Amino acid sequence: MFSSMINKNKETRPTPKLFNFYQDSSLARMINFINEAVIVIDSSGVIEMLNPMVANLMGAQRDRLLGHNLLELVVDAKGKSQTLLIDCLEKGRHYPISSPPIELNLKADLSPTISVEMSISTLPEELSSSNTLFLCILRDLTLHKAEYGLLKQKANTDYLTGLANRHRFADYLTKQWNICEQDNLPLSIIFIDIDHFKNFNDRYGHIAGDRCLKRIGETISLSLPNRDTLAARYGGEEFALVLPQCSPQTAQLLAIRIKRHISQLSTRQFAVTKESQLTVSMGVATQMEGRYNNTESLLNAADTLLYQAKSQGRDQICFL
Ligand SMILES: Nc1nc2c(ncn2[C@@H]2O[C@H](COP(=O)(O)OP(=O)(O)OP(=O)(O)O)[C@@H](O)[C@H]2O)c(=O)[nH]1
Repeated sequence: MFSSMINKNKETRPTPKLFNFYQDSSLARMINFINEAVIVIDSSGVIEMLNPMVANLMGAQRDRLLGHNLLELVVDAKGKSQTLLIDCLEKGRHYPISSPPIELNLKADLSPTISVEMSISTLPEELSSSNTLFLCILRDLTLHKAEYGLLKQKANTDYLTGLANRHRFADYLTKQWNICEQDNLPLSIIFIDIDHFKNFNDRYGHIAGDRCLKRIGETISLSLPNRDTLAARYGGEEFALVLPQCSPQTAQLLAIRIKRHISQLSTRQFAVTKESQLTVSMGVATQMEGRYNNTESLLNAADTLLYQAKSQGRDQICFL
């Protein structure tokens, strides 16, 4: 009878489970409840623990990430991010750290690359194992970056024509001015203003006027010689071009070409009679051999030439 009881006890008694720091410690249990993506790494970057939020974020299974080195998941061909992370962990070997957020691109297996912001803090000794451990909190920046890109694009673009707006024009001109000054290269500006556009609006209405501005913007865009040239809507019915490394002769030839294309567009799409044909006036100025002191005087010169073209009867190009 006793022997059967002993046997019975033997059968039902569970085998004692060994304490596993990486699964059973209060730290391991706690990170599973934190509503942030949390990774625990050792001082060489090996992932010792991670919570389900990380697996979700990375689009990879938790078990496949455990034991991986975080550095191998970092995507940066130049290696800057990896160096930053290594430096941070190296410091953490000597004294407790709490890093400001580091921006990283991470990729696990076949999942897409994600953009994250990660802060790293040394875990206190009582929460660590025999090694120094670091708690990394990851925040997804993918959506934030996409939204930022979209907002930046909107902030630089003219809504009606899709060309650069005046703000982008000014930034780009300053940048190219500095580059051309440094290398002693010419830089040209073309101003284009539609003649008697008020009459067009009065005659055909503002919606037709908008359509016309759009078509002219497209025509200017399609006439650009290279990717360095920037076309912008400068004002209501005024457009402006920045032409880096462009001599006065090349700028004049381009102005003639754009004028011809706009005239062909007008005949095809807008002109009902010869009198209603849309024309443009243009001013072309070039910075070379230190002719102008700054971007403002270059713009003033192009503007003065444009108004010279207007006052001389419109439908023409003026240049120095
Ligand atoms: N449809 C439309 N019209 C615009 C827009 N922006 C400015 N305009 C019009 O452009 C016209 C500009 O008139 P003005 O400055 O007198 O110039 P203009 O009639 O072109 O005459 P000149 O420039 O002297 O040849 C005005 O009628 C504005 O309403 C726009 O976004 N859409």
